Amino acid sequence: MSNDTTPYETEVIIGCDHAAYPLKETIKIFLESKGVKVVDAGCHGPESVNYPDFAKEVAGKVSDGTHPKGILLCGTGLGMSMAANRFKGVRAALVSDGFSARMSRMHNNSNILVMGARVIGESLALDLVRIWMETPFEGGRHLDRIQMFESF
Ligand SMILES: O=C(CO)[C@H](O)[C@H](O)[C@H](O)COP(=O)(O)O
Repeated sequence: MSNDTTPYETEVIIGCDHAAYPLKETIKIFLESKGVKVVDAGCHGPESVNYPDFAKEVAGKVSDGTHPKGILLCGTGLGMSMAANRFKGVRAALVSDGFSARMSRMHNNSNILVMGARVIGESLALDLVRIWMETPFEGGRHLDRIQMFESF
């Protein structure tokens, strides 16, 4: 893992299930307006789907280095974060407040942001995306700690 402190990635892969499809579309528009290239891994409509399929697509491509960062959305964010964190090198952070979004970057170098569309509203979600995208990793002792659990 690199000690990367780049504050704003230019590319993000995003995925969701049916519970968060409208929120994904809103976040895409928001990120694209900031000049971020958004790779949409689906889902592509409100019909019921299975969140592990989309967690696998997004976390797999962050894990193998295809994309530097990802965003995963479902009803609570719980299933997506559980599934994503099974992938090597993935540090998926389920957040619903600004402090945690910031700290997940500063101290944990989170590379996937997870949110629950049935938990938080659209405006808070966009705020969390902005904070998460703008906050760099601090490195130092936090990198040492991440390395301690990377091989678990
Ligand atoms: O976290 C989740 C799965 O653990 C999500 O909340 C899903 O979006 C949710 O389980 C979907 O539920 P539904 O009743 O099938 O819409």
